[in-house]
Amino acid sequence: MTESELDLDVDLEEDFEPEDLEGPSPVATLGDPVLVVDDLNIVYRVFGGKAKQVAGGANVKEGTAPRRSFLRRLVSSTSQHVGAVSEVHAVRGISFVARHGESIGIVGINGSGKSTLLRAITGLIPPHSGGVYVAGDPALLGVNAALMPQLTGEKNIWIGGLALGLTPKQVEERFDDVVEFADIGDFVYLPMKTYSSGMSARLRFAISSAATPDILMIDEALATGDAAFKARSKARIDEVRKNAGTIFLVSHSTSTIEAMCTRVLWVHQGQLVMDGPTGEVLEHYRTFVRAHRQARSSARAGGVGPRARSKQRSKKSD
Ligand SMILES: Nc1ncnc2c1ncn2[C@@H]1O[C@H](COP(=O)(O)OP(=O)(O)OP(=O)(O)O)[C@@H](O)[C@H]1O
Repeated sequence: MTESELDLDVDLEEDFEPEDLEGPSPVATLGDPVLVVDDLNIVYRVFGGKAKQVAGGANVKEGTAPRRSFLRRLVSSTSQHVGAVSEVHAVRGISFVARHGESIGIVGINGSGKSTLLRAITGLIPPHSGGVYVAGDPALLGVNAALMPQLTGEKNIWIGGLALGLTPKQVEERFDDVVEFADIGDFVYLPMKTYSSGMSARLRFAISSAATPDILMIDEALATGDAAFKARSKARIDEVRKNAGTIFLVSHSTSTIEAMCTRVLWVHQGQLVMDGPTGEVLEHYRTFVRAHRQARSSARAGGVGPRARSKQRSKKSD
């Protein structure tokens, strides 16, 4: 990895004290394969924007739209998609097999493709090429899960529960549990837009984990909440892992990954850099992040940060 590749945005939060998530490290009891990701490529198409190198170094291909005459550009300036079509190659040829009983962490710096990979596995984003083969029903549990802020917590529990495949009877049976787990009390009868961000994150987590999916995908859900909620979430996840099978967890907190996962996938610039036991992969990842931070701070000290570089560029163009 070169110095310039290291000049990316890093957000490695060690936000958990290990005692937040006490308990033995998870041990995988491996069963049958439940998920096969085969040479997966995901490409986002961005319309009307100017292509640029994004954080995390995702590969952006500029100007994939054909060059147009001045007249055409003038005419099309009233249309919705103005300018070039750019492509962001967010996931690049990732392959792996996940088995029943595994708890798999996905790490990588900002913009490396973790969430995209997770969304592709749940079928929210179609592959550009390659494939995702799933035995069972993956459910994505994330703080960004799409609930409706203008509706009450109660209505969102119903919508979310039904969307996760629960029957009306099951939603009714689990309703009180969800409210209790989220610890929102009578706020459940108020619109979600009146909630604090912690309250809505807790409710999202509680709704998503009310079902017991075959594959549970968690995107940063544990990054919110106090120590007690984190401990409750860990217990709930352990339960899901025991009953259901496979868990994927995206988190910037390596200590959370350590406490929850038996295996780690490290994604960088959309590619799978390492796939192996938690301790082994995290050791390399932490070393990478430290080197990365050092490279960034020396670059800043030497005045070659992004702002300084842009000044240098504008001077050159003067
Ligand atoms: N809807 C989208 N349209 C265009 N580009 C996108 C879209 N979503 C993500 N990207 C780009 O794809 C790349 C991977 O993004 P992704 O969100 O998967 O990374 P990540 O590792 O989850 O990042 P973070 O840790 O910051 O959440 C980034 O360059 C991002 O800018």
